Amino acid sequence: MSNVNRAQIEDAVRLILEAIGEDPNREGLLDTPKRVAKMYEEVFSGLNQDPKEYFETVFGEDHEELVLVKDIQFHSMCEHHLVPFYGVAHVAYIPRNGRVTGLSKLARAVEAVAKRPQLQERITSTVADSIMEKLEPHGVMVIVEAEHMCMTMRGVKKPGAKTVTSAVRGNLASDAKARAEVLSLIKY
Ligand SMILES: Nc1nc2c(ncn2[C@@H]2O[C@H](COP(=O)(O)OP(=O)(O)OP(=O)(O)O)[C@@H](O)[C@H]2O)c(=O)[nH]1
Ligand SMILES: [Zn+2]
Repeated sequence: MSNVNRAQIEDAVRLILEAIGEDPNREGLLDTPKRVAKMYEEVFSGLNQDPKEYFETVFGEDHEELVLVKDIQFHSMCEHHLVPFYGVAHVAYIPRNGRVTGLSKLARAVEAVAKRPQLQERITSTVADSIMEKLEPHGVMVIVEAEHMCMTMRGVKKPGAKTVTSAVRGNLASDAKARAEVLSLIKY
């Protein structure tokens, strides 16, 4: 179930097309407001999702060592310009008390958080904090590496510039050796 008001987006897109001096009634643009509304519903669908809900189910597996899912591709929309930023997230945690989650749930949490108007820093810390809260692990580390279209196609125009953010919690924050293991497995 989506809370997106497609008709309102369609009206807004028609207004933007007019405002840039286009004719929203020319053939090629006739269905554009509808397409944009459908696209926004999809790319902002994470607004209805709580990343923590993916960590409700845990397996009682006695593994208190590192779990890392790396190279999770994501796309998001920068909240300042509403243009995409995209890249990969690496999510690592060290389970405690048998609270091991399904691997896909780590990627689902990244998806849910990315599909909103976002900042890269907030994606990074929200994923880390959701895992900390629900799985109560020894530690968590999330690294996000992304290219921002607002720095590529406009403004400062620096294609290829990558932004890297990290959020580190628990023993991965306090134990440099454990943190180095994660970084070496991600190959930083
Ligand atoms: N911290 C952070 N900044 C971001 C992110 N995405 C975009 N930005 C930045 O948000 C800033 C917005 O700056 P403003 O000065 O308000 O807007 P602007 O005039 O369009 O800025 P320029 O991009 O420098 O032309 C820019 O520096 C963007 O690079 C993000 O995920 N995190
Ligand atoms: Zn931006």
